Amino acid sequence: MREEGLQQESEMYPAEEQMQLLRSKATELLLREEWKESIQLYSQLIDLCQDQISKTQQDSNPNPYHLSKLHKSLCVAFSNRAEAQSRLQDFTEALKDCDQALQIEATHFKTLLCKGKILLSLNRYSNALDCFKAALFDPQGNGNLEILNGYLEKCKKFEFQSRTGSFDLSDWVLNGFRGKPPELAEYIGPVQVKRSEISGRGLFATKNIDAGTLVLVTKAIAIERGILGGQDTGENAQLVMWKNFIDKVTETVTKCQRTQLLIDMLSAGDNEEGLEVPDMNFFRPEIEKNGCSREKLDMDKMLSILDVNSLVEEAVSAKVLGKNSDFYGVGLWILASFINHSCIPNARRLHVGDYVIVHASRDIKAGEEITFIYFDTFSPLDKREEMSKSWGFNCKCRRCKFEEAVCSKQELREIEIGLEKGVDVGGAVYRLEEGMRRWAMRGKDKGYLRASFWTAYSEVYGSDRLMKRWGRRIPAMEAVVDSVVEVVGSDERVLKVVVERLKQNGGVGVVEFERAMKVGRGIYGKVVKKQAMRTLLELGINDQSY
Ligand SMILES: C[S@@+](CC[C@H](N)C(=O)[O-])C[C@H]1O[C@@H](n2cnc3c(N)ncnc32)[C@H](O)[C@@H]1O
Repeated sequence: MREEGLQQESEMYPAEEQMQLLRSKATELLLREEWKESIQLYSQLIDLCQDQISKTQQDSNPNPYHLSKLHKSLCVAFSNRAEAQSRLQDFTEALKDCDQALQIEATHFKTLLCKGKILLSLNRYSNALDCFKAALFDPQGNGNLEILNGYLEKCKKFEFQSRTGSFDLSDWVLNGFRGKPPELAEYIGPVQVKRSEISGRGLFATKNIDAGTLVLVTKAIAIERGILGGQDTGENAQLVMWKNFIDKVTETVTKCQRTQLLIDMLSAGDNEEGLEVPDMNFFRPEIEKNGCSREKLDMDKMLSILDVNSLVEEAVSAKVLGKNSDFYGVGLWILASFINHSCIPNARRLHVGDYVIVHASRDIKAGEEITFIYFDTFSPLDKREEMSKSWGFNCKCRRCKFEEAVCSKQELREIEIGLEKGVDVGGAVYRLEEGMRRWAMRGKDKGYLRASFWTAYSEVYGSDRLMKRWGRRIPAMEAVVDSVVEVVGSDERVLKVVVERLKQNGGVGVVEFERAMKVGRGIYGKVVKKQAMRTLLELGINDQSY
């Protein structure tokens, strides 16, 4: 109503006055953060300006001063409409308006700042950097140099991170995780989505990747956190969280077509073999997508996609940095959704704020599939089969196949049943080691079984009493740790045993310290320097959840 009134009011005035009126009203709305309303008025102002420009250009002797004033008004109107559109997260329209404004005035400070901020939030760092650098040339920017320099620094840091994969969270860790978790750049390492022998598509290394090296860093499309463990501990809290999460994903999909296209690529659980293998450029934010419009994602399909691909922050396969409460989150991270499960994984995930960082938990060879665990694999085959079933698949990794073959051994079953019944764990570990010797098992196979019975091993290595009794009859802790880490990668529970032993020895021993650092790198990746890694190792050992 108010806009209609204004239009009628403005039509009574000559064009010049109408423009002045629209300009001041639109600016007022912009300052009041009434984005939608200001967009309407700026649209009217843009039409009027364009109309006046074409009329003036048709004059036989156009006044250059008048024409330049009109162009200036048009540039500012496009720029302000872009600002309002970006506040409503309509980045596509906002970028179009920025480009219109910049065609009129290539170094228009406000527009370059607005465009740079949009590109930064779309993770197009080098394009954003170009905008901020160009803005330095506009004398209008002098009063805003501090803001501009802030963006320039942030952009340079993100551009470097996304190009090199070098992330350093040491300061945050050493500061006791105070303040908000750091913002991180999107990073895609030497990986590629390809057809997988495990199921459907998977993520593969295109180069050799050392343990601890980052594979990818990506922000959640949506994440929902709730405090579980308070009064409302049951299913109710989980259901509310799940519903809120679905609402958040739906809202993001409605606002951003690129996100919809990305989600649409994910597996809904069935017929994975028939799914398309996306080109890696599809995931690179800096490569503009031609907005090919697909049909709206239907809700049933989206629910299945979320069911298959959502990750829980607190899963045993993950590590959450900086967590200081009982927060428990569920989220969707696109590229990480292409990673299949294996009980002999070579990667792990680390959660920092809304980001997931996936890194190699042991050395990965070029061409190898990258896998992490969906559920706890430090347990015997039958437990893993149950967990795999609840995920809707049947794991057929090398370790599962091997254990399937040996689980027919009566002795192995007896050891497992004995442990469940609470027999002497030292005796059970001794029997298992003896059995593996008699069955002439190779190194890797030994590592598989040791991982499956890790709870028993760690109890023995962690107890003076048991070590006195069994220590000389079972292999040294270090040999068992190395064989387990070699096949299933690093894990907190292994680290805990290693660090505890290191502490018992007064923290001395270069080899022991290096072993602890190696296992730590496998868990946390190369995101911190040595001093901060020591802090993480300390935190890990004090973690009561293991
Ligand atoms: C997050 S998706 C992984 C990517 C998926 N393969 C694709 O093509 O998009 C999870 C789904 O992959 C399949 N999957 C993952 N790990 C598997 C495994 N070890 N064995 C069999 N299927 C697996 C299951 O269908 C599971 O529901």
